[in-house]
Amino acid sequence: MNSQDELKARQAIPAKKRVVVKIGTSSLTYPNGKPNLRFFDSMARQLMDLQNRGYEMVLVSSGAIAMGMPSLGYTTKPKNLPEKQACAAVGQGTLMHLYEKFFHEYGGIVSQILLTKGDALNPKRYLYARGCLDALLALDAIPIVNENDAVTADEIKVGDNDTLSAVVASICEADLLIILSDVNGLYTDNPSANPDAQFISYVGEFSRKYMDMAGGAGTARGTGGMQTKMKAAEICTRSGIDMVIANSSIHDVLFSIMDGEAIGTLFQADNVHPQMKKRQIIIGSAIKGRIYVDKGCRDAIVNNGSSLLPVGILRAEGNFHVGDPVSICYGDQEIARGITHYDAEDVNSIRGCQTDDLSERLGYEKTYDTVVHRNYLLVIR
Ligand SMILES: Nc1ncnc2c1ncn2[C@@H]1O[C@H](COP(=O)(O)OP(=O)(O)O)[C@@H](O)[C@H]1O
Ligand SMILES: N[C@@H](CCC(=O)OP(=O)(O)O)C(=O)O
Repeated sequence: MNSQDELKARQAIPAKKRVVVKIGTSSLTYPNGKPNLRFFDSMARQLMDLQNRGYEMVLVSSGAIAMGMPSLGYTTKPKNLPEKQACAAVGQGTLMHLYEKFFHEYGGIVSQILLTKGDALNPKRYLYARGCLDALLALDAIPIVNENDAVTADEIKVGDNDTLSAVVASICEADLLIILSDVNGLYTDNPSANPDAQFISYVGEFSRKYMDMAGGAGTARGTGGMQTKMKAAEICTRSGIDMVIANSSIHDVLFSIMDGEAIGTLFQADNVHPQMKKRQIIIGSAIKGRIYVDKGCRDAIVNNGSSLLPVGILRAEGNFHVGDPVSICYGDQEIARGITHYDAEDVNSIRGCQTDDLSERLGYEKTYDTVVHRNYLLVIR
């Protein structure tokens, strides 16, 4: 370890709970484009064992385009979009088939989530993605996330899975993101081009200078190289999430990282108040309406960190819809902001209502017991 700060940060890793692991194409495939089955097996074994130990594991996996290429007769990545999409459409199935097979061996359940940029930017879709990830983790299924390459083009794509993994880590409020690649971590310069490049094991405070050290992809199979990994580091550290970049070829690399060993480059998260993670979503969007609550509800939210339940609601104002940011008010005071699970019209029809009566009052099967869940609620006063 290089410093006391690094030692402290590494020692804190075993106590983390929710961990996102990102695997790049360069690790999943051999240079000839065929799948590295030994690596698939090793990942399934490590992820399942960590889940058995009590960690909540999310996998962000690249590889759809590369997996689809051989079946469609490509030896190099096609340049035009529809052909790339066709490879992804074929390869995503192959990828999931392989994961299913290997995870099954270790008693795991896998699930597929395909996202696009819109899912991270649109509060409603963000909410649905978060809800699904939470549900899968609570049910001990491993979410395997990729970009929905088959139906997206550049303008609606995150574009690379390093950034996508940081977005996923932020959506599910992970404690740690591990990016596995074909390189040991961050060097002062691209080590495949500059033999004098120095390895950096710990970044205590992320800044632009690390962006400037990063170069592009090492192989034709990779996307973005170290540049996109630094973009991911920026998103993570600002969102209060630690990040490690490590070499996927190290034996039992995930176990070593989770045991706090000095493997790869560790980017220490900024000291972000937990509420700040929500603040980015909630404060960043324009408020679409107001929900007025009674004193009991106000006290539960402000003093006990409770969710907003229909029973404490007096009325809703404004024309807001599911997923919109709303202001929660007691009298003329704004006490909190949050993302609503119900439209304004529905909130008015269920105000004062007990949880058991919600479906009857709504006239349809209730989607949530809460109008604003505490995970999406930021207390202001
Ligand atoms: N400063 C740097 N430090 C480490 N690797 C770098 C740096 N700049 C560029 N790279 C390149 O980034 C590559 C890893 O990214 P990439 O090829 O996209 O792989 P993956 O498919 O795992 O995401 C390394 O193999 C290396 O060639
Ligand atoms: N979504 C694409 C991968 C994009 C990407 O960032 O690739 P990589 O640099 O290998 O992590 C796919 O599944 O082929």
